[in-house]
Amino acid sequence: MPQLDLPVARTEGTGTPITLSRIAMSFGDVRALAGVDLTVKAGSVLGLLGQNGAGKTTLMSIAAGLLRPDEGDVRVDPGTRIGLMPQEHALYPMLTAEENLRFIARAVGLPKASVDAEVARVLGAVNLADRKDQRVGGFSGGMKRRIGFAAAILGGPGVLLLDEPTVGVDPQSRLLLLELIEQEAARGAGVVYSTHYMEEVGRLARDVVILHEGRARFAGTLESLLAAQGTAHLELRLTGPGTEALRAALDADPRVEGKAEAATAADGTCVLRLPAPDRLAAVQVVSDLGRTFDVHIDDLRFDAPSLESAFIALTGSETDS
Ligand SMILES: Nc1ncnc2c1ncn2[C@@H]1O[C@H](COP(=O)(O)OP(=O)(O)OP(=O)(O)O)[C@@H](O)[C@H]1O
Repeated sequence: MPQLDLPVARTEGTGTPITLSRIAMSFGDVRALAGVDLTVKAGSVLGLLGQNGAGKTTLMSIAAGLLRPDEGDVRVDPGTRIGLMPQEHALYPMLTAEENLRFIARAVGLPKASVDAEVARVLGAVNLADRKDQRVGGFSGGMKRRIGFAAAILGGPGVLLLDEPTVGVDPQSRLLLLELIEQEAARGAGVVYSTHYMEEVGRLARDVVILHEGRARFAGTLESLLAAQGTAHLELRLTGPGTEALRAALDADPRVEGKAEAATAADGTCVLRLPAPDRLAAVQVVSDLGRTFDVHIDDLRFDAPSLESAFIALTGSETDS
């Protein structure tokens, strides 16, 4: 990969290249944001989640300087460049991939001398070097997303704002984009990643902000969000006369934290649910005690707190209106 002399590759200041405080924004009668804080940390990914209409794009647009908020402050470390990948393709369909990128490179102020090498670098990164002379209007949706991402990382911005970058892309392109986002964070960029795909946030993000109706319902680490949802459980479906004795033994066993709950499934089998903060330890206890009693384990599954369950707990199970 060519070494480039780029204007700003990472923030040199506080480690928080951009901070938004108490942001409020309305469009006519619609209150899109009602006092939201957002702190972007250098070298890590912040997952921005929310139902349709929660205010994510509005917040991204304010962070990118495209919209001026009605209230609140946006503080950007001096010298920090911001790369934005908007939800809608901001590309010229009649221009080739390379022409689009060259145009954007100049528009964002990359030094003339570095444009050729930088455009070649980002085209290679998104695996489209061999398509550089084709018009973007003829690209597939996934290729347009990859070019959009290439445009956002031109010049190695200190902050990277990605608004649903993997919508409509195939699994190969999705994996490539996720790897590239990890690389961007690893080189020091502060990344804001807006998406409806929880597993992507689970993979990438250290911090999470969940917006709901223009307010942050949660802001903190992904770890603390999951921890607040309670512990994982092990569910066992059991048959055999020793089921009740096994439950009593599990309750009495010091290795089990808390009580095992018993319920009867529709088919009459017993379902035992026991706290399992350590999965392996829980399986070990069940395996030890299961040998002692006349029971058969028909099925076994873990029920762990997930980002999706946390999201629904915080934003409700209703679809947006
Ligand atoms: N230019 C605009 N004019 C009028 N209303 C707007 C405008 N932009 C956003 N809104 C409204 O502001 C609210 C927040 O919209 P926003 O696009 O920020 O949500 P979002 O979380 O990005 O949604 P999605 O997940 O669907 O992209 C919505 O009610 C939306 O209709």
